[in-house]
Amino acid sequence: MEYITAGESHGPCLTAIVTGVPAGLPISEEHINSDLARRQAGYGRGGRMAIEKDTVRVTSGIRFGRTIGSPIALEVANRDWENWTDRMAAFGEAPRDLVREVTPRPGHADLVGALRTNTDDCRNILERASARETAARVAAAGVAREFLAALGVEVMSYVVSVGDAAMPEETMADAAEHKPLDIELSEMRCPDAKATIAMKKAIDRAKSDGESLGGTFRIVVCGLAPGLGTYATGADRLTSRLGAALFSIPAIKGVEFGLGFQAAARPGSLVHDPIVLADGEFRRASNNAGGLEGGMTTGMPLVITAAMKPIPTLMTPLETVNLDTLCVEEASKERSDVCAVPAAAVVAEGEVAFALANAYLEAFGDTCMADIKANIKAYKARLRTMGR
Ligand SMILES: Cc1cc2nc3c(=O)[nH]c(=O)nc-3n(C[C@H](O)[C@H](O)[C@H](O)COP(=O)(O)O)c2cc1C
Ligand SMILES: C=C(O[C@@H]1CC(C(=O)O)=C[C@@H](OP(=O)(O)O)[C@H]1O)C(=O)O
Repeated sequence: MEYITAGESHGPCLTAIVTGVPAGLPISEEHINSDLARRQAGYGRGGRMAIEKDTVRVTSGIRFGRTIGSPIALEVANRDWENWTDRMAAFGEAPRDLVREVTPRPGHADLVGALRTNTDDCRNILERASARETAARVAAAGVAREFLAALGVEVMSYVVSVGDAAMPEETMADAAEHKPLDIELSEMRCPDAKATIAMKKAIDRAKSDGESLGGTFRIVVCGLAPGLGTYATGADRLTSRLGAALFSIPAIKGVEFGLGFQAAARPGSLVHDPIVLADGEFRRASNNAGGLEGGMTTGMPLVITAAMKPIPTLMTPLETVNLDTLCVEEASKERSDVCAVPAAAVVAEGEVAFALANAYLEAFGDTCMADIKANIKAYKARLRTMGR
């Protein structure tokens, strides 16, 4: 299953095309719209979110609520487009009074993108580098999420820290215990009430200081079959594929599986998860590995923590160099989020869902849901015989 997106932040719409989707998969428009709404929410978002109300329009690949095995095309409209029709027109002359973006923001794609593509207007870069594109990804990932849900796999996320405000340390077992609803009810998408207050305060402080914040979030996936992915080729290890999926999200700068960096400071006996046999199933006494061993799922919950850097656009800007005058100036300041960690977590759920959906498709077939489900049933039955 693959997706591609197109669309600029202030163009008419974002488009996603998903290919390789098996036939017979139920898709709910409400589920996709609910993910789109979750991505828009979260304390710290900027003025743009008051303009947009993302919903999906499906123009191919789904009939009467089920996939038919053809490419699925999805669209999310940009409501802000009506304010940009002159500045973002596909054809015709640029307006005489067009203001070019010539003061690139450190930390955004502006400068390097302008150098790479030989433009003197960073808008050509920032329109696509903008994380507005992640709305299309979340719509596309809705298909992968429905696929996993049909197989009893649930993907969720929550915010662990914002700036230096953090939830108390958790074990990987605790991490899998959070309830999605509790998380969605919190404006920070954090299950810890005290930490939520501290995070919101940190965001308020950053906003009044003209600053921005990043943070960390955790993805938890339950219901996975063991043995997804492979140990055989480096690029196909599920660990590599999940890492690449998460690093594809703008502003993600770190990814940890299970204990992650903490494992490096512990002796082996305090890291590796003892193997136990319970009710004819191979299980683990703990889950420090976060559900991955040898590039494959262990069958325990997948637990991944990712770090997001602070938002690059600052209302008290850093220095930059004006591309016209080559003089030192303040970087552009435009409408912006102060913190988008809760939103990034929802995008990450989608990226993880895609990587996992592909691991299922390659292990169990990719043409229709009935065959895939039958193959999984046979696989699970075989695993049970190995545990007897
Ligand atoms: C959901 C989300 C929202 C974001 N919102 C903003 C924003 O409002 N302003 C901004 O400057 N950067 C924002 N970013 C971060 C930039 O998109 C990102 O830093 C930029 O594309 C450069 O990519 P890099 O950080 O991977 O180098 C956001 C990122 C995400 C994931
Ligand atoms: C539009 C979204 O995020 C945008 C990501 C973004 C950036 O530079 O990455 C800049 C802001 O856009 P604008 O310049 O229009 O205010 C954010 O609002 C979104 O997430 O839907």
